Amino acid sequence: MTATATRAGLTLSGVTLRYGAGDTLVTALDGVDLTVGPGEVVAVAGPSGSGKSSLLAVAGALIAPTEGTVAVGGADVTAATPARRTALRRAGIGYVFQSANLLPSLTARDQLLLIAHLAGRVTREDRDRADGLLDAVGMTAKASRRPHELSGGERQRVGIARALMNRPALLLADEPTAALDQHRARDVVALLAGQARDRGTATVLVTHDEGLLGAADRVVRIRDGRMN
Ligand SMILES: Nc1ncnc2c1ncn2[C@@H]1O[C@H](COP(=O)(O)OP(=O)(O)OP(=O)(O)O)[C@@H](O)[C@H]1O
Repeated sequence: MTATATRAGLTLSGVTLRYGAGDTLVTALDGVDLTVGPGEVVAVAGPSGSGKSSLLAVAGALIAPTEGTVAVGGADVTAATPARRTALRRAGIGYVFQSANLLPSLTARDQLLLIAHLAGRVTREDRDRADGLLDAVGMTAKASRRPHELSGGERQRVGIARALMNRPALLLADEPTAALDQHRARDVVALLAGQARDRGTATVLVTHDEGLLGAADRVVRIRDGRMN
């Protein structure tokens, strides 16, 4: 992905997503337009069933919309072949989940280097980048620990660093603080937002917690699949 493309962040235009058909038809997203610029942190809030997870799935190129277009880092994901979409997802999108989903047997540092390991080659640059990210999230002193030796907040810090490892144009965070107490939740969201701004990463943060919305540059609300 080129630097120019990376600057484009995320654009959803007229995105509609329907599940099922006939009597079971559900319109999960209904004509959604959303642009998230580089380094911008947008929080998505809305009640249960309003379409937040569907929005992340479409933005993350995991589900193709029924109508409309999705562009990540300037590349049209909707028009891409499945193979190209997978490549765009790997290269252009970082994910932070509700729980960090770390591999139990790997140290914090190796969680970040796993993709390079799987690709068969860990370069000096990969190691430097992993160490820089662990430093940025305050985990240098615990880089050799495994997940069971870390707190929930520390695990999420590692999860954030891992999501940034491939320099994504887009960072998608789905309730990243669901497992944390309020104090740690605020810390983790502030860290996520700070890293996104520093690195120019367009970020979408889905949260139920109204107390965390202040960390975002912009809050969009979704209800019955419509955004206002
Ligand atoms: N695979 C599916 N098949 C059919 N309907 C679905 C599917 N996934 C979600 N839906 C429906 O789409 C609508 C939006 O669901 P979605 O999971 O996006 O909401 P949400 O805002 O993330 O909810 P929550 O906050 O409870 O996680 C809901 O009516 C839901 O029942």
